[in-house]
Amino acid sequence: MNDRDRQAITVIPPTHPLRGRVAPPGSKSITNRVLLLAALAKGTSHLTGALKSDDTRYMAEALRAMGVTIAEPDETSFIVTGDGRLRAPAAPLFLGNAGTATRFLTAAAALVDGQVVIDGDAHMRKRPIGPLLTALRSLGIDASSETGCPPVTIRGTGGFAAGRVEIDGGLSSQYVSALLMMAACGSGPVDIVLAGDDIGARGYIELTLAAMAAFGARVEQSASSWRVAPTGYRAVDFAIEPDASAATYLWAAEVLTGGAIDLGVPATAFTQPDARAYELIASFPHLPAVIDGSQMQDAVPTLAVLAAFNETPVRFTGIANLRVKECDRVAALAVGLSEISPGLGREEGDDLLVASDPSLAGRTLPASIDTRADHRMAMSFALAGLKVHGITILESDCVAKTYPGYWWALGSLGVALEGDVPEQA
Ligand SMILES: O=C(O)C1=C[C@@H](OP(=O)(O)O)[C@@H](O)[C@H](O)C1
Ligand SMILES: C=C(OP(=O)(O)O)C(=O)O
Repeated sequence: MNDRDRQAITVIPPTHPLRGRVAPPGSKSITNRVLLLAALAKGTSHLTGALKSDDTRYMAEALRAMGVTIAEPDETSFIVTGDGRLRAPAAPLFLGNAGTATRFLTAAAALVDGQVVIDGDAHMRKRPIGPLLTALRSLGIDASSETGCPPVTIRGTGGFAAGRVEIDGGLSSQYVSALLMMAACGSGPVDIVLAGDDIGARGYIELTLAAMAAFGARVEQSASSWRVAPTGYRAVDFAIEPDASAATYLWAAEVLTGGAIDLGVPATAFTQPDARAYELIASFPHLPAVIDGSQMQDAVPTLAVLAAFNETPVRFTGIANLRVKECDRVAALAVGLSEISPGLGREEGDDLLVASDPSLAGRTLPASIDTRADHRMAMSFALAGLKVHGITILESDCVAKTYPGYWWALGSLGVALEGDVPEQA
């Protein structure tokens, strides 16, 4: 069996609208921010509502390897005890394909007195980190990588001088978030200044600033720079909101089947960028002709699969950096959609054009979706399986990156799944 054909799940279109209650897991973005901030604080922080998935496990394991005590009293909590310092780990930190953990820890490693090597899986080894390393070097930190991607080596001296750092966040806003979070642990104020293209999703910077403020940081913000005071962090108790990107699959499943799924939280309660997708999803089958995905990037795969069943075609713009996520999502979406029906998805430059064909619903169109081990490909193409017979998701276990319970969530709503469906824990 070809590796990508493993763990195949075929989704059987339900004959009824999906109804029921499914709570999405905790936010990946917030969990990995507050795990790091709690680890950098002196004292014990209780984090509740957390996501437990591959990405957050890699973060927690890496922090443990740097001397932080992290207890896990239940399925959604972490108790983090730090002494305000991170120590050099005995071995390289392996972070899978967790972009947040990799970028945030690369900057935080500059606070360590000693060497930290940060590595990831084959996918992560293709995801650029050069701009962050250049920014760290400008602060006098020895940070290098042979390829501009992980593995990276940081040789810290336990701190860094105050100063001004320019960062190009065009490829990833995570570089800016990473610098912001480590900057509060310097010996003086740090000015972080945006260089080059604007950041894709500004909302992730807001998320970072909100988490930092909760842990006692002080940041002055202007249009394209931030001044971070050297406050360090204080331990706090923090309740993590549910994951907005995970919520998009449930919102889409609801409108695709004309059902009613109670997420236990209103769309307006989310502070994460992908919650902006709610209004668009609610407008189905009248999605607009052009969707700028730049401020809700992780929701684009959900919206693109939804667009296939829209009444009119949809062009997705502002999504160039989807090419450097877990896979090249612009290409993967175009190929996957066209696997269902030739020409359904097409690339034009960095835009994605979805042809849209409501008459696809109810037809049998056997398609094996190559997820490229990308959780968002698996979760979004499963939505096509709610409407079309014959949709098979390959490497379906990749959902463990951010939503390990995804297949059970669909099952609990009455969706029949065939193939390598994991047993519920
Ligand atoms: O800061 C964050 O938590 C994230 C930022 C976004 O990535 P980029 O900043 O790389 O676009 C997003 O795609 C990712 O899933 C989470
Ligand atoms: C891009 C994503 O993740 P990350 O960058 O955190 O690996 C994602 O979850 O869609």
